[in-house]
Amino acid sequence: MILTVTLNTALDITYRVPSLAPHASHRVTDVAERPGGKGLNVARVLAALGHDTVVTGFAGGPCGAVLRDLLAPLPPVDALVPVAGRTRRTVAVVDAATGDTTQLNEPGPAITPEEWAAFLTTYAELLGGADAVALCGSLPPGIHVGAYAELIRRARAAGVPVLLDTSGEPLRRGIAARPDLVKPNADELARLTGSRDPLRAAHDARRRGAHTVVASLGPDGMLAAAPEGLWWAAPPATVRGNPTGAGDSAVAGLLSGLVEGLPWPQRLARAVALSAATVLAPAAGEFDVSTYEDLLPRVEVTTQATAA
Ligand SMILES: O=P(O)(O)OC[C@@]1(O)O[C@H](CO)[C@@H](O)[C@@H]1O
Repeated sequence: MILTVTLNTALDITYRVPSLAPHASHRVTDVAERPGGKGLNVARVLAALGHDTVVTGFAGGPCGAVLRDLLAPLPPVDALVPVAGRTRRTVAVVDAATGDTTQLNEPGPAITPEEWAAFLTTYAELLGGADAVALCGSLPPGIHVGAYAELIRRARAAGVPVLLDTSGEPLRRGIAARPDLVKPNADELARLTGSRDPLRAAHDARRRGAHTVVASLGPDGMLAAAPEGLWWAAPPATVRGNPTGAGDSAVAGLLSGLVEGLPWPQRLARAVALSAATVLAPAAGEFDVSTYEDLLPRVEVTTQATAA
């Protein structure tokens, strides 16, 4: 079983408007609602790849109830911890004229020390049956900034490989707790290390404690810096669409590859193909299996000469 943790789950709302303009009023032509937050997207993609998945984190209030209702018929098993606060909404506005997406993320509910303690109990129980765990997304108010570092230490103590996908200070502290894998995007990596050169920044992130770093570089694909070597994987062509959730699909590709023991070039190719297929799908965290299968053999993976 693969466990994903989303401390700040969200009811993801996608609006489509003919053309988005500041200061204007807009008629929304399509509305989609999905159970979201990064770890939930990761779990849905993992399930589509045939892996047993369990999702945990927090859910509460009216949006939390809708989220759990939407999650109920889907394969990921719901092990979310109830909270008194209200699960947030995130809104992605897709401009039909340009295809661009504007994202608005609410902060999320305040979590109490008692709710955090209840979560830690659930997490310890779930780790007992997990082959790998992914820690995904922002922290809700009330959760201490070193929370991911704490969860990484617990996963390592339980012998469960752990992947971290977050940003800012939680990423910086999390890396120092020595996760097996981190998957920052170019901006997150630059903020962490001060370097916009992905290769240099990935080496720096490894020196800070990450065993392996996979940087997602948008249209330039992905770079993996691992103890075994360095690889670069590029999509067959630039894909245009809704990038929301593309990074989560990449995480699912990397985690499934880890659990299946795939060699790094295949893991990266899977992550890049899933990510591109997600950009091409209209809603976050969704992909068309035949688009993915078509892209996969066309991802180009090159080995870089220098070992990481
Ligand atoms: O605020 P966070 O936790 O960083 O990101 C939340 C979020 O924007 O990320 C996903 C796409 O990756 C969406 O499903 C979700 O709403």
